[in-house]
Amino acid sequence: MSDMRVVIAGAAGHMGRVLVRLVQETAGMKLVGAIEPEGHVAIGEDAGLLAGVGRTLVAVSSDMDAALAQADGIIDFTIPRVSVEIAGLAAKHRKVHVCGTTGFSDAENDAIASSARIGTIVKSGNFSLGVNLLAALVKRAAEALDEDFDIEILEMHHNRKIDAPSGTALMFGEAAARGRGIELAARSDRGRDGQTGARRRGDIGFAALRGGTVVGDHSVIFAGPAERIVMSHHAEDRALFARGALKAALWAHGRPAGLYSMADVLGL
Ligand SMILES: NC(=O)C1=CN([C@@H]2O[C@H](COP(=O)(O)OP(=O)(O)OC[C@H]3O[C@@H](n4cnc5c(N)ncnc54)[C@H](OP(=O)(O)O)[C@@H]3O)[C@@H](O)[C@H]2O)C=CC1
Ligand SMILES: O=C(O)C1=N[C@H](C(=O)O)C[C@H](O)C1
Repeated sequence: MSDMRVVIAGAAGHMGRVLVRLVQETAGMKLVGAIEPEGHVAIGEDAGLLAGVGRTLVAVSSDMDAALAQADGIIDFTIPRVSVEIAGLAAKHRKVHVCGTTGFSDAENDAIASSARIGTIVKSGNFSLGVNLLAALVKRAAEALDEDFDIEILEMHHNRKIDAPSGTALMFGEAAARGRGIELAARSDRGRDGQTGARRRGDIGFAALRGGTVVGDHSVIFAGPAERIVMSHHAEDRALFARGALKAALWAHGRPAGLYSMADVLGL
């Protein structure tokens, strides 16, 4: 079978550069496009040189349509508005869309879900094996523990991060809510300040810390009467997410339209 031809959106970004590097090292995959918005300083630069892996002969371009036309899929770690646009374009071209962007509004999530009626999309707030396995364990713990155990989700990321709570924290929140049989949207507490009153029984709390160069730390705390269970994940290198995203792209290649998760890819 011939190599899967992929485009990297946000190719000059932190995740984009790691993805460009790892595509070179991944069997069965070939880089054919690298996208940044019109007017970006990286336009015209060789994507491989930007990523520090030598010349790839793929120049960074803003022409997403042209890039998609000659590709089998696009891997997208950008911003929500752009990911919604990519979902529509990739569906139109019947190309795989792997979406790692976080910070979507409900309307943006709905728009991507609607593109997945004709496109093949794998979307996850975190592409690491460890986080996806931990989400399954969080669901199991939430099933086993009643509302005597307060669930709090704590995350810390680098000082560039623009959304909170993180996509991963929301994944853990969804997993806990599914375990409890409740709707996360109705029961989440996403910001405490001042005279908050006592904690509402059964709510799922979120707290976000930002600082330095932290790649991604998450803890799900089950705080019960006289005991606490803490389930944690620490990401040490962005390559972790990039490898997962490339695995998802190869898995999705040739699959029917639909909105898939990393748990589907991993068979969890
Ligand atoms: N799901 C997962 O496993 C992970 C998800 N993420 C998420 O991925 C996203 C990106 O993170 P990160 O790489 O750190 O962020 P960066 O800001 O470093 O990279 C984002 C890139 O997207 C570019 N971009 C903006 N608009 C467009 C456009 N129209 N077309 C193409 N590219 C565009 C940005 O350009 P510009 O320079 O102009 O801003 C930038 O280069 C975030 O939402 C983050 O939360 C991150 C890690 C893992
Ligand atoms: O912005 C990041 O860097 C990360 N974003 C994802 C998230 O929002 O959970 C995944 C990872 O934690 C890194």
